[in-house]
Amino acid sequence: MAGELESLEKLLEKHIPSDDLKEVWRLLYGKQIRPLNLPNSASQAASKEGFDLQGYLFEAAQEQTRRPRTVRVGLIQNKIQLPTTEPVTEQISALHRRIAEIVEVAATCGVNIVCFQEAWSMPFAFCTREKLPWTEFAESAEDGMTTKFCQELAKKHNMVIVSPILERDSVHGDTLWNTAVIISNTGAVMGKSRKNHIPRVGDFNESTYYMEGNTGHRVFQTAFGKIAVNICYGRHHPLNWFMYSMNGAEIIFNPSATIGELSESLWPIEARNAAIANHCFTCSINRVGTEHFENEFTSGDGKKAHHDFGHFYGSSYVSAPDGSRSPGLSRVRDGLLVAEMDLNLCRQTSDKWNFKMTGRYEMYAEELTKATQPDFKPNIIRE
Ligand SMILES: NC(=O)NCCC(=O)O
Repeated sequence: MAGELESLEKLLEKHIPSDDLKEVWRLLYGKQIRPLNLPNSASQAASKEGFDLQGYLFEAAQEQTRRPRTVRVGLIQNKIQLPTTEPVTEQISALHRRIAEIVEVAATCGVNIVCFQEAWSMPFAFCTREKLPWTEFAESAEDGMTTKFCQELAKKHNMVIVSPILERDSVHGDTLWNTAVIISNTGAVMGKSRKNHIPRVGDFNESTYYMEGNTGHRVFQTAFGKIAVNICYGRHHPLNWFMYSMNGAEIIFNPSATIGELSESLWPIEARNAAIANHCFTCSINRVGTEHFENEFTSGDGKKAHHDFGHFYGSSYVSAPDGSRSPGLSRVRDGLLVAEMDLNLCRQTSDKWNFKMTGRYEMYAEELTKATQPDFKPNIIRE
């Protein structure tokens, strides 16, 4: 969209004197992380193919009894490639081609685990409340065309792929779910993790399409670390992050689709807070661009009907357990963020701050159990 800001980081770099900038980064983004040296060929490919490429290094202290547990993670944000009026399979294939290009560059950068944005194989059409043609984008998590495509990529690049799609579950009455498919670096489908919380805010009319997930808080032991997926709106629920972490997640991905007006001021806070509170890494990925739909839709707010959702502001970033974070990718362009992280930082931070050790889980569990009963009485003491 014309006039959209490229990124907060570019704005600060433009206006803050370079002497002060270091201090500004320290206060805003925590302990300084170093840029990651990426191959020239990757930078050249990114500029030729028109996407933002950034790389950062999250280091941990050396230990005597454990080797560094280094993993390279790639976060990919992208626009839809064809107008939403084009045939469904052509739109999907165009997105596959774009992702294949970006994953190729991720492979050159040595990425071990890559995650795409929420419902990456389709436009974010849930705002329209129309069923056709949008439900036709739904695919089997096990053997749909998008999963098969990702299996090929995973095998080719020896890369774990987190592929969030709209799932068609033909075993259970053709039910739709919002699902992340986890594909091992061998190319095998390891399993799937469904979105637990469905938004009922603004034009995010997702409850019209699919149900609250029933896969709980699964963690996948991949060849490169223990990962989990907290899809989009789940990031507003601290207990949702917490439960993935309780099951041992070292990296929690948050593939999202969210727009400026609604959530941009929350975006830098929630996933970063989750990384701090749960002694783990979090990876936030947002869709980018403005998507137009042929038929106007209203937002139930008395305002005029419109053809688009608003601007998806990208700004994908990584947060570390020690509170440091990477800059965000572009607000307006496709992008690949490569983060090298030493997973030893999770336990090192836990040993320092002890949030897991000092959490009063039995007390919370007992009180939460009571709070969810119909006869619950809030524990308020009055004079
Ligand atoms: N896709 C989705 O859950 N979006 C909800 C809006 C938000 O959480 O910012």
